[in-house]
Amino acid sequence: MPQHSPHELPEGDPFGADALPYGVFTTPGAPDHPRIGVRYGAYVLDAATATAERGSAYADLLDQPVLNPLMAAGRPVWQAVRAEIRGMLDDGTLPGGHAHPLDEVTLHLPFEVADYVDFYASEHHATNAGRIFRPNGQALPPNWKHLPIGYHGRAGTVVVSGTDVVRPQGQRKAPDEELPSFGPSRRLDIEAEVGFVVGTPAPARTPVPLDAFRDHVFGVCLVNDWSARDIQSWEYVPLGPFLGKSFATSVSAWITPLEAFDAARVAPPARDFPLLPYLDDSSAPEPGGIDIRLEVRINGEVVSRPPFSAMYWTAAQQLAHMTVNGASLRTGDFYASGTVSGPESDQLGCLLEITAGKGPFLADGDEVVITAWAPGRGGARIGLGEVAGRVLPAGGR
Ligand SMILES: O=C(O)/C=C/C(=O)CC(=O)CC(=O)O
Ligand SMILES: [Ca+2]
Ligand SMILES: [Mg+2]
Repeated sequence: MPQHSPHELPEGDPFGADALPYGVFTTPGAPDHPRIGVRYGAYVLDAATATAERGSAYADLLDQPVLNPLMAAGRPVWQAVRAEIRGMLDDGTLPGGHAHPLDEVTLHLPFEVADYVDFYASEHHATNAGRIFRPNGQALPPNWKHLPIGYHGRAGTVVVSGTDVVRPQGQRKAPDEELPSFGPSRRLDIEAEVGFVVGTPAPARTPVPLDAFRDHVFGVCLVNDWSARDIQSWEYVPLGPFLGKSFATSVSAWITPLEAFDAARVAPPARDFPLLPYLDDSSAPEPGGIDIRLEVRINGEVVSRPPFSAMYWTAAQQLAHMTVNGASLRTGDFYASGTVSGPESDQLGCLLEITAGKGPFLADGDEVVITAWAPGRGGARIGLGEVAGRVLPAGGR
């Protein structure tokens, strides 16, 4: 049981009134009634019942098993709902009985995933991975600094934090083996990433310009893009990642509104080439980077602290690129940044890089937990929660 009441936030708690991430939860008393909650300290505020009791116009949007209807309602509604919830916390008018201790609820996948795209936006990661996968080639491909490279992932296997991940099976062929064999992956890895969840859709042939990013992106989450390196390295030429990554992608249970990161905006790294106009953010009114500090733990031990501020490509550029060909955007579209790695040896976002391609990779039973926070106003922290998962042995159910 948390020690404090919902109104007394402990000093320095990263889930204060400037964070207020959304999730979907159930209580043991009502397991068939998933609904939207907002994290505050070590509590989940029942946004559905609290707003209903106040006769709020948004109560129906919040009494939903997924965030998608709220996400589709658009930015003015996102702002109004956030203001209403902050108001309840600020003036102490949160109706009683609507806060549940976090450890007494079950958290669910918070949104229905439409399409899922994974980018490759860290220059450090792309360089390191390039050297390991393609030792005889160029570390960075020639297009890398001209467009944010990505691939379409598998939306149906996105799972919420806490879901066990069964070791995938597939074709593997090490460079020194003549023929492929079938079996459990021997090089199962993690990728620490930051994800962006689309709220407002866009029709076909209406590319989303850089300055419309805030109108479309509802919020931010943590991602672990589990990767079977042996399956991946054999299958990926020439069409890119496929079964080596599609077995599971874990996301945090909390989606933090984009606006919570206003105090964490930072300039992205200097660009080495002038960018085509649809990607050129050199005169953008606000810096496109976000200072999110990740921490990766395996079995409780910190193995890395990757800095999201070091990413070459921004989330706004990724969205602009994803729609520039005329592709439409749907509520629930979800895109991940790509592995977050920084320049230092303790800032690498996957075991492939941490172990220079040699391993060890994940063992059965290993538990991976990725957490993160960003600077908020006045020295406060904005918590992103965690994305956690345990590796189970390959095989049947
Ligand atoms: O360099 C490669 O061939 C592959 C790299 C990755 O596996 C990374 C990927 O999924 C994109 C990313 O997370 O940055
Ligand atoms: Ca990835
Ligand atoms: Mg994945």
